[in-house]
Amino acid sequence: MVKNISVIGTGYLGATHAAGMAELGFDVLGVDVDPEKIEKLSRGDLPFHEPGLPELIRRHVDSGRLRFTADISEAGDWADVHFVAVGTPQLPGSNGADMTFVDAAVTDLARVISKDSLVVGKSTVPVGTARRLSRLLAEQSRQDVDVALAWNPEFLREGLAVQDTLRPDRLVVGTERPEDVDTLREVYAEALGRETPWIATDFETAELVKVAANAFLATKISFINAFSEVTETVGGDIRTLADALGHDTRIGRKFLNAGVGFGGGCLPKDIRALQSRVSELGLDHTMRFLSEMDQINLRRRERAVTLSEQMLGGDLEGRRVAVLGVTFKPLSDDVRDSPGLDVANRLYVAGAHVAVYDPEGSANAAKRFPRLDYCDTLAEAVGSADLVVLTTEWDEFKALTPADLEGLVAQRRFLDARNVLSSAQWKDAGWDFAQLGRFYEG
Ligand SMILES: NC(=O)c1ccc[n+]([C@@H]2O[C@H](COP(=O)([O-])OP(=O)(O)OC[C@H]3O[C@@H](n4cnc5c(N)ncnc54)[C@H](O)[C@@H]3O)[C@@H](O)[C@H]2O)c1
Ligand SMILES: O=c1ccn([C@@H]2O[C@H](COP(=O)(O)OP(=O)(O)O[C@H]3O[C@H](CO)[C@@H](O)[C@H](O)[C@H]3O)[C@@H](O)[C@H]2O)c(=O)[nH]1
Repeated sequence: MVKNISVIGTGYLGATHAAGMAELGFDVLGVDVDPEKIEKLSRGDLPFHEPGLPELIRRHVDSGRLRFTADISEAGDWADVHFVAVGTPQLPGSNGADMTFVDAAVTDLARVISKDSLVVGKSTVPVGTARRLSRLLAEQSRQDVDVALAWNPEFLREGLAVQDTLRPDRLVVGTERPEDVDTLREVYAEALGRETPWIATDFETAELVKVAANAFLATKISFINAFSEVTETVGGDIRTLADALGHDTRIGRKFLNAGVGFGGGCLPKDIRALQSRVSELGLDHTMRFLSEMDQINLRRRERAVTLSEQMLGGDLEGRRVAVLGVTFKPLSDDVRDSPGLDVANRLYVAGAHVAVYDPEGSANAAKRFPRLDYCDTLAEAVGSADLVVLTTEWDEFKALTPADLEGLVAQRRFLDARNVLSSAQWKDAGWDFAQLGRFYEG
């Protein structure tokens, strides 16, 4: 019977998963090598922004059902199931995923496990990893305990992580033994009771479902953004095009929002890692289209900068630009590979004075690009601006009207790089207004 669960790695994924498991009624131990994170989580504080998660963590820390430690050996003789949720970031100077954290976590577990248990990988990994780690676990763990590996990829979205954890669209588990499927059915019994689709398969399929899903989502976004390049040249309305496409139920409207493109700690690095992995397998050509998707995506950031420059008469030097939004998406403080932050930095490098406002992301952004001018309020950021650029569609930016900025900006110039405002409203109020995906008259 599964009673105690450990979660190795308590970042965006692991902290959410740990709290989710506690909510399902298990006793949970979160383990991380970062003592600062552990100290905060142990107090019931969240080291990052995720709606609904602080309440969940605090409740279960207070009840004693959820604990955190920096000492993985505490999990060894205690947990029945160990989830591995450590990072797999892009390797510097290569497209491949850095597997050192996953390898270290599984090696550490093998060293400390002293009771029969199941190790379950949740991190996003190159296909073939689970089979390799299963061997590693068998070789390095004690011979008198029964330890096996399973792979259970995670599909949660930041900003919606709690609901995605508690009510997933589907559950995928890759195993080598039928009894490990039963163990995972027990862990996810509540979701299964709600008839959540359950896919029990082999390691390779489980690993590939994850990267295929992200590759598909990235492709959908780049697909509409490729059409943005066309409508920017010949005219046409990219939003109407997306709506009309989306009515075809075979296509669907989701992930067809044209703008400055995708970023974050997942989509960009996952499509690169997939290309790298298939190359290793001698299938270089198979995923070559993903390189094109990556390029289309990165060109959107460049376009936001060149359009800003065009709007400012061809020169950014000394001009004051307000950038609204530096997180890679709303409802998160995550600035990993953020299009908005990248655009802000490029504007700065081109000579502009860049004032940034983001409801949650400034502290993380300032660690990466300390020389941007981070403001506490939107009014402060847009004060005396020659151009305002909206790069992340936070609700408060989506609700902006020309009247809100009247009297604050130096020049009425606005670039909506997420396509969320009404162009007619801003143009009627006398603004020089542009959107990515639309022809700009100048
Ligand atoms: N963030 C998401 O929304 C999301 C969703 C699905 C899947 N994933 C995947 O989950 C994995 C984790 O992503 P993340 O965004 O949570 O990363 P993260 O960087 O926020 O968290 C990773 C954590 O692992 C810890 N860690 C590293 N090595 C460790 C070790 N040996 N033992 C214990 N802890 C260790 C780090 O200190 C860090 O706190 C990645 O593979 C990612 O692709 C992430
Ligand atoms: O129509 C759209 C939809 C999204 N985006 C951008 O795409 C990026 C990724 O968005 P989203 O997928 O919502 O965020 P993540 O939290 O990174 O989630 C993705 O990556 C996770 C980690 O692998 C997976 O678990 C999720 O299923 C997958 O959606 C963000 O920069 C968005 O602004 C667009 O530009 N247009």
